[in-house]
Amino acid sequence: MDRSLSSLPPPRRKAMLKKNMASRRTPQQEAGSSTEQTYVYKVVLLGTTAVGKSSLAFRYVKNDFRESMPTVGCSFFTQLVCLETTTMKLEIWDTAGQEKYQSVCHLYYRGANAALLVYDITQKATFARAKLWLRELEREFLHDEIVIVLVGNKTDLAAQREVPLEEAEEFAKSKSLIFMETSAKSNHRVTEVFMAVACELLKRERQKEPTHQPQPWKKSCVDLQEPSNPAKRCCRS
Ligand SMILES: Nc1nc2c(ncn2[C@@H]2O[C@H](COP(=O)(O)OP(=O)(O)OP(=O)(O)O)[C@@H](O)[C@H]2O)c(=O)[nH]1
Repeated sequence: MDRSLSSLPPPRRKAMLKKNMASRRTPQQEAGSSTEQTYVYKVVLLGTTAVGKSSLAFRYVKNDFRESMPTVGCSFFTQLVCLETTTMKLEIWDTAGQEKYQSVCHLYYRGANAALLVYDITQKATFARAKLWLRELEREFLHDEIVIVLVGNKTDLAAQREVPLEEAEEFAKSKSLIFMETSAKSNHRVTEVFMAVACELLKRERQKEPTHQPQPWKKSCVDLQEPSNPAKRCCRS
């Protein structure tokens, strides 16, 4: 979002933002030449350095885990997800968590449709930082303009846990956030996080349609309790 919009009163700001926030439609859609719908969404990963943002993105897109170097500026991934007749292209922006990049971070989440606020369950300070990220997003976006997921990563290190599951759950509930714990290393619920984002984005998209009819959502959305099997659920780009 243009930072200058922050000073506008909410109704005005909302109108200005509508243009920015609407998911982009593909040429097929613009021309109305296809019954299939394709949407492009910007999904940004935010969080302190070393919480595992790059590892989550890498696990989701490449289904792999590597020891990674700190991100410089921002990395970029894309992933196609198919839900019913809709194809969604997720543009995943993996921001650098190091303090020295914080002053430019707002440039990366500008125009985002979804944000993953990632913390490390073994580092309490990273949870506190995720809460600060939320405050920043609350200042930049109106409530229904962005899907926000609180992600507690590194569940494979549960023995060193510093952030209780219940505390994070409570916080997420109080702020109406989607909440999940993951492990990029052991591939625990990584796909589910991104699928939850995709389902929520599509649900909101459908609600925006003027002729919206209730959809059988349960058929298209994944059961988030099931173990990961990305290949069964979505198209890989
Ligand atoms: N045990 C464990 N280690 C992880 C997990 N995810 C990431 N790591 C490790 O944590 C370290 C940091 O991971 P990154 O993915 O680079 O973290 P980041 O948040 O992208 O860091 P910045 O780029 O500096 O913002 C690396 O050594 C990873 O291997 C996980 O789920 N479990």
